[in-house]
Amino acid sequence: MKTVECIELTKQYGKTKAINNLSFTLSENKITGLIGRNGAGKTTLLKMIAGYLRHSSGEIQVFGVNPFNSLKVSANTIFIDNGMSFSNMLTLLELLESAKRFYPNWNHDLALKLFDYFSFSPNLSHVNLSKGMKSTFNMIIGLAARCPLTIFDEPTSGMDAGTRKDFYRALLKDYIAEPRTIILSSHLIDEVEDILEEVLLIKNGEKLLHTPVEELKEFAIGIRGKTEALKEWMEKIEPIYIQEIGANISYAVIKNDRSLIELENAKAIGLEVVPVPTEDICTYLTSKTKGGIDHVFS
Ligand SMILES: Nc1ncnc2c1ncn2[C@@H]1O[C@H](COP(=O)(O)OP(=O)(O)OP(=O)(O)O)[C@@H](O)[C@H]1O
Repeated sequence: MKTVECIELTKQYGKTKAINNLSFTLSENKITGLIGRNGAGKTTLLKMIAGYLRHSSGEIQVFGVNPFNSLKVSANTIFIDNGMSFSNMLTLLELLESAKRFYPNWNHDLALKLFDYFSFSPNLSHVNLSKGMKSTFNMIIGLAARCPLTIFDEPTSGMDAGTRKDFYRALLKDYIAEPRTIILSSHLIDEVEDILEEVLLIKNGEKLLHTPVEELKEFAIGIRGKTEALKEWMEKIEPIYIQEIGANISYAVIKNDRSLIELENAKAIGLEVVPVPTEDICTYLTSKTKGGIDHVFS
């Protein structure tokens, strides 16, 4: 069953198209990574899915209805970001207690265990937490709520490396125990790729790719070698990224759709065919130019 369906979805702020003609479907009970650079439109898209923002044109359906101001969507969705604020009149423990009333699937045992594991002081209030601790507390709310649609917008911002790892592990374990539709936005795919089932990669509000993670890993290959030989071999191939990396040595990233014979020809003229890490594939695909930051200095 589809949880989210967008057809030619567009969101404009004045003249800026934050989301531009985006079409995709998210099926039930999957973990999807929404990946894009700063300003790609991740938060705007997630807020439309959660029903906080009205779209400008196209169509969006969540649980089969337009999410904007929908009771059905708000009752089944939790949106976690680092802008969440809570009452200062309540302690952290009281906030967990009060969450029980809001979320019908709330797992209080899980909330208390995570609260204890991350060594929160029960009597503190949310406003007194550090940035990373706020993100960690918000994450506990997001997991324990066990909403059918759980949205995390940049959930690990401010968390240290160990806490980030713990968060992703907790997310995966709880998802296995209680499958639901989870959308996780991030700039970085490397730390989330192991838990994602599929990736929606966006740039300037447009869809670049929506694919299972396993296919993204195989999406591109790197070709390295003498600049002249590389240029000649690539004559008819459009690179995703190309850069001179040393004296007369260049490196290109291309779509992984070349025949075995073509790759053998490359090797025969001294070029090396190398795998490209998933993180780099996303970086190159979302880069402003095919030569990256070096372009500015050339
Ligand atoms: N309220 C607003 N008014 C005008 N423009 C906005 C508004 N909110 C976002 N934008 C613009 O929409 C585009 C997408 O912004 P958005 O916050 O959705 O991106 P993002 O991918 O979440 O970015 P980041 O990773 O930096 O948080 C940007 O160009 C941004 O400047």
